[in-house]
Amino acid sequence: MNNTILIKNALILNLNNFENKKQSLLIKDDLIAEIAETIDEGNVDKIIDAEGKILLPGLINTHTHLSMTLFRGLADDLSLDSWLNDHIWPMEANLNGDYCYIGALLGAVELIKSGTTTFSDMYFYMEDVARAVEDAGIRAVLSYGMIDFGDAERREAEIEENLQLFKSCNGMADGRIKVFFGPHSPYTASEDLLIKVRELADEYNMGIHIHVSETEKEINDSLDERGLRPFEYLEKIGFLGPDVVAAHCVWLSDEEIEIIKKHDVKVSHNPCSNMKLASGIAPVSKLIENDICVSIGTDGASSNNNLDLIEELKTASLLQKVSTLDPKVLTSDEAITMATIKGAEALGLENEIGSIEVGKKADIILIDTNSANMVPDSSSLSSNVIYSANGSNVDTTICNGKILMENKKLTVLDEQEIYDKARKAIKELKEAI
Ligand SMILES: C[C@H]1O[C@@H](n2cnc3c(N)ncnc32)[C@H](O)[C@@H]1O
Ligand SMILES: [Zn+2]
Repeated sequence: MNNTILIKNALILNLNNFENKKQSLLIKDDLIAEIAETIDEGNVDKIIDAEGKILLPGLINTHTHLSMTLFRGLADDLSLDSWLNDHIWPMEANLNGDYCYIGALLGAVELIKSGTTTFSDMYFYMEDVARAVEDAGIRAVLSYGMIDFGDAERREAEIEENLQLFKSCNGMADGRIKVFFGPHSPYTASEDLLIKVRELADEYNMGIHIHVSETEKEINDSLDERGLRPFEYLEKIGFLGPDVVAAHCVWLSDEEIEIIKKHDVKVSHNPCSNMKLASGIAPVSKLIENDICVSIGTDGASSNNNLDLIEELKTASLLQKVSTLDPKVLTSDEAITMATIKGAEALGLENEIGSIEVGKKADIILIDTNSANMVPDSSSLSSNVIYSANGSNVDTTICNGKILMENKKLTVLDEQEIYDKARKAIKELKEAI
């Protein structure tokens, strides 16, 4: 039994669609089955008329902590160090699986509404996050945030927890969930933990998700402790490889950029979080010039304070322009690739998602250009999406061939119920402090 959806009259944002031709796209079950000027409407189960709408791949957020959506607006205007130590970690001490489930569902509502269909997460109670992903219908790469602070017993338990997550959730939800290792960072995970993770990642063919070189303090502490900058240290212990997604990468020497390139490490750029925590500006245009794979992430909603990837891309683009004083860097076309094919490559999913091609998964969004902030049409589709739009212009979201939002109405999740439960959860968590 095939489930077929025909989307017609769509302006497909393929970077080679210079003429802005309207096209039709046929979805069969979970896959893109056909793309053509016209497709027979006879036998399809559902027709979506995308007149005036831009069609693009579902966006990919390569670094977030979805359950932290509960902590939105909890602690603003702080440095990373104080934000984590004085506010976030004390709140996280009282988390449980139910709180993480509702936080992840709240995040999923926001992702679906703003056009993200895949996210890469690092957090706790990840089996509950997996449940939220399954219920929401989205796609995810999940990792457990391993922190051992050099304690050998804790190291074993943390690794066991992440391996257990792999065994119970990898391939779950019709293959929409993939599991990575999530050593939190080189300052919270010991050398022994990182070395063990490298061995196990090779053995199980799992990717690795880690925070690296986010603040100047991290660099200075690393130099004080080991005489090496973070990427120099990670290279020395044999940790780096093409399966490593490093979030932030703000403070990089030219030698470290060489190291990243040599090992084909994937960079996840998180400009809003880096600006809000005053961490700094990642040298993204230099990384791109060096052919390094740079994708985009929001980080958690608690340091952003939203999960709107279109807003994140605009910020990324403008921030590079102002930091290099060159308006030509990080164009809207480049920005689009960061949230699509580069994101897919970072997660090892480039054969499944990240572009609109026959045979790929039907992860598709439509953006309605008949909106005050998108009229008249820009010189290119990518310009209209990156510079003029924001997440609330997303009109339809489809993941794995299933419609999760149509005409701005969620079809699977009950958003009001989730908002109510999330408000109750954060109230309880604040009372527990
Ligand atoms: C998985 C762990 O990562 C923490 N976390 C969330 N955001 C950041 C960030 N920008 N830098 C470092 N750690 C972070 C979470 O609060 C959790 O403790
Ligand atoms: Zn983070």
